[in-house]
Order: sequence, then structure tokens, then C-alpha cells
Amino acid sequence: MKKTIRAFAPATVANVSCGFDILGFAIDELGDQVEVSLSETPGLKVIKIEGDGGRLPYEADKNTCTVAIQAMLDHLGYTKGMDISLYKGLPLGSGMGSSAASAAAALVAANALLGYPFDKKQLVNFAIEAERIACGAAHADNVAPSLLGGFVLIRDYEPLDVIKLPVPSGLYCTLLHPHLELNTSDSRSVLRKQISLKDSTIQSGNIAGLIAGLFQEDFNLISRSLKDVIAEPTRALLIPGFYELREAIQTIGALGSGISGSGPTIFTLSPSQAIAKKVGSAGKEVFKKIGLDVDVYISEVNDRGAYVI
Ligand SMILES: Nc1ncnc2c1ncn2[C@@H]1O[C@H](COP(=O)(O)OP(=O)(O)O)[C@@H](O)[C@H]1O
Ligand SMILES: N[C@@H](CCOP(=O)(O)O)C(=O)O
Repeated sequence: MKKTIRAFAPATVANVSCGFDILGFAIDELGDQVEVSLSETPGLKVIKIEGDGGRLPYEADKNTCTVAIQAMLDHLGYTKGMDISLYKGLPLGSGMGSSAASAAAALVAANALLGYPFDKKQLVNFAIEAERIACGAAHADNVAPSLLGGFVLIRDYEPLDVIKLPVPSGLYCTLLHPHLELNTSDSRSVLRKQISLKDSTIQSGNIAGLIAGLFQEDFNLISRSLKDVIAEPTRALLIPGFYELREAIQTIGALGSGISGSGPTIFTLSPSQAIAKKVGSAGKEVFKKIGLDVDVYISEVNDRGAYVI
């Protein structure tokens, strides 16, 4: 009998303003599903992709599902074959960790199929290889929260040091996804290669403040810390409506907003569901005025991460 395992992995918000490449959190419900089964034929084969409009690669060395599983199998020295089916729930180039969700779901399914040789934290090592082929940089701030759930800090990359952080209760996120596509590799190419000592000090203060705010469940401190002087100043120029949205929600009571990953999705954190919904309505108006369709998602922080269905 052919054993098949299916897994789900959620969308993620990477960077969270001040944590460029080192912080991310997971979202409820939105995500990708991947089915993996053992095959008699050696090698990894993508046999089906649904929900991508025919745009994603079937080649095993290009799809993030297979690249991630291959990295895991290489580590194990396992040479048998697997067939992979991908059910895309996430839009491409949206800033919601689409390439990462595929890799995370694929790894969780394949790991279960092999009898759990790794825990989810170890799987991050394989998942970043998929991000390397997706955008040219092996960043972990989407794959780690997609696998583990919650807020996740990447304290270091060499070796990877991944730390799960607490999620304050009552925290809600609003995602506004304008119908534009931004490739992560393109949004990385606009980044300044050097930052000033002053900006480094400001960014360090804010990331430390944000993490302290999560531990202390201090919404005011979280709000003061949601600032990005490194990526946002150049990337925001690629996102129509970014500053207009910030202005429109100033008096609603949200904690702060920023670019989700490399954009164009904009995330806002709020201290209640009611405020998160108001942000969604205000955002719809902003994008209507500039003539862009927008999808709105409201979610608590997903503390579970990827799982076998
Ligand atoms: N399973 C996959 N899901 C999404 N993108 C994939 C996948 N496999 C390969 N890719 C490639 O990764 C690139 C998209 O990655 P990226 O720009 O990081 O998007 P996102 O921000 O949505 O994760 C595209 O070139 C796409 O073809
Ligand atoms: N830290 C990365 C995050 C990219 O996120 P994505 O969801 O846009 O792929 C970056 O800022 O480049």
C-alpha cells in the first residue's frame, strides 16, 4: 500500500519591522498544503501543483518543496524516491512567505513519512536551502515561524540559533495584500548595503524593545518598538499606499504597521480584534482611492505552525 502524508504550513510575516532577517511570526488559516508519498523510482518528483495558475516549476531543483526535502534526505543519506503534490494557498511574491510555506509543509510531511528523524527546529536547517533558491538568500525568518508557529527569533545563522518567543494574548494582526507582485530577490536588491552606526543603534534598540514587549505583554512597548530604519525607507517606495495607510490608521488604536516580509503586503498589529477589523476597513478605503484591489486577512498569531493533516 502506498503511504501518503499531507501537511499544512502557514503564511508568515517576516522582519516585523525592526527584525530584518531575524524575526517573524505565523498567521492562522492561510497557507500551503503538500502531500508526500514514497515512490519505487529514485529521486524526488513533483507530480502535481494546484492553485499556482501554472506558474511554479516542476523541476526538483527549482521547487522549494523538493529542494527542502532533498536537503533533508542528503543529510540522512537516504536515496529512495518520493512523489510530491503541492496545493498552493498563498499568492506568489506577496510578502507572506509563499516559498517558505511550501518548503515547511513539504518538510513536515516528508519527516512524518520517514518516522520523525528530526524535530521542527532541526527542519529549519533544510528549509533555508529552499529560500536560497527562491530568492538568492537563505533567510530563515519565514521558514522558522511557518514550521514552529508563534514569534520566532533567529539569533544567529552560523550555526542557526532559533528561539521561540511568547505570544501576548489579545494580539491581532491585519494583513493588507494589494494586488501587486514583488519578488523577494528584487526587494532585496534595493536595500542599502551599508548602514550607519546611528541606524544600527536605533534598530538594535527597537528589536530589543519589541522582544521585551512580547515577554512582558506590554502593548505600549511593542508599539514604540515597531520601527524599521533599515529596509522600510527604500522598500516602502515600491508599495503604493504604504504611507497613506499609516496615516489613515493613526487614530484607530493600532500598535503599528510595517512591510510584511519584502512586501507588498502590509501588516498591522492591534491590541484587539475590533481594532484589527477597523484597520482592515481603513485599508480597503486607502487602496480603493489609489485604484488597487486589496485582500484583507485578520488573524491572531498562530502558535502551532506546520502540522500533519
Ligand atoms: N513552491 C513554491 N512556492 C512559491 N514560490 C516558489 C516555489 N517553488 C519555487 N518558487 C520560486 O520562488 C520565487 C518566489 O519566491 P519569493 O519571491 O520569495 O516569494 P514569496 O515572497 O511569496 O515567498 C519564484 O521565482 C518561484 O518560482
Ligand atoms: N527577511 C526577508 C523576508 C522576505 O519575506 P517574503 O515573504 O517577502 O519572502 C526580506 O526582508 O527579504
